[in-house]
Amino acid sequence: MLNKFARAFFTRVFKPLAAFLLRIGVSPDAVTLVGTAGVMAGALVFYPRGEFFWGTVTITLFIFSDLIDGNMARQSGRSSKWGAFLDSTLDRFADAAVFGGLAMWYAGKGDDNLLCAVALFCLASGQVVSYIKARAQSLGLKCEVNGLVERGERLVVSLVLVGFSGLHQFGVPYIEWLRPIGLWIVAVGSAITVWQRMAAVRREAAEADAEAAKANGTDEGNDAPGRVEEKA
Ligand SMILES: CCCCCCCC/C=C\CCCCCCCC(=O)OC[C@H](COP(=O)(O)O[C@@H]1[C@H](O)[C@H](OP(=O)(O)O)[C@@H](O)[C@H](O)[C@H]1O)OC(=O)CCCCCCC/C=C\CCCCCCCC
Ligand SMILES: Nc1ccn([C@@H]2O[C@H](COP(=O)(O)O)[C@@H](O)[C@H]2O)c(=O)n1
Ligand SMILES: [Mg+2]
Ligand SMILES: [Mg+2]
Repeated sequence: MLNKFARAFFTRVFKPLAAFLLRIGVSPDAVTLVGTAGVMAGALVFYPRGEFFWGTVTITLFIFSDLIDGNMARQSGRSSKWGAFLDSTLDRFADAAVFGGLAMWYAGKGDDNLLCAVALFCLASGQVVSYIKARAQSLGLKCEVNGLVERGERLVVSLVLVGFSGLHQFGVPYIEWLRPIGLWIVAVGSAITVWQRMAAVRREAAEADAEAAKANGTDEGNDAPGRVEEKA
């Protein structure tokens, strides 16, 4: 949903910065790489030590590079398959670092096995949400349902709630409760999204198999000779 509604806004906001970076000779790939490194450093240096405010500030400074790189590629007419692949692949590293950093806190000084497991579930389910779409598309399906919690939602919910929970370090009382609330929201939302995307792909796969069977004049479905399948 955020991807649909916020993207146009951020495209306008970041257009001048993207144009400036292109003018001084920075490439979209460099922005993708530096942005990911910054997000990972922010998450893995600060979160395991319980510095949630400064960790989130650092991550937030770098995370917008993910909207700037594509903006630069489109403005310069240099959108490429490699760029799309690099962008999506590095997104997975950045997401893993955010939830991995939180899991490391709970496995260490935060000392909470349940929340460590919830953070690991957020990490894994977020990767699965993205994998479902990528795998469906590699099979020629569309995975037309994006679901409840896409990457934008995962990041906004976790960064806002984890970031504000960090104000506890500066004496704000009770606010540390926002962090587990954020993790539980992302965990439940991601589980629902996995289910929504799998159901959509199941439906699309059944339709595609039925069409292939019809085209081959057989109703053997999955075993129809004309079935296009890619071995994983
Ligand atoms: C005291 C400060 C208070 C500040 C409060 C701020 C509140 C801000 C509230 C809202 C900000 C809204 C920002 C919304 C931006 C969302 C834009 C968006 O949706 O971008 C989507 C984009 C998706 O990336 P890609 O298309 O490049 O990637 C694809 C995606 O990953 C797919 O994944 P899937 O959806 O399938 O899981 C993959 O399938 C595909 O492979 C891949 O290509 O996401 C981004 O570009 C990431 C940018 C997200 C921006 C996060 C903004 C963080 C906002 C707030 C942080 C607030 C911090 C508060 C600090 C508080 C400290 C006290
Ligand atoms: N290094 C890059 C990064 C991105 N692209 C292109 O932008 C698309 C992603 O746009 P975002 O606004 O989500 O960043 C991606 O699919 C590529 O077409 C690129 O070429 N090089
Ligand atoms: Mg990007
Ligand atoms: Mg991206």
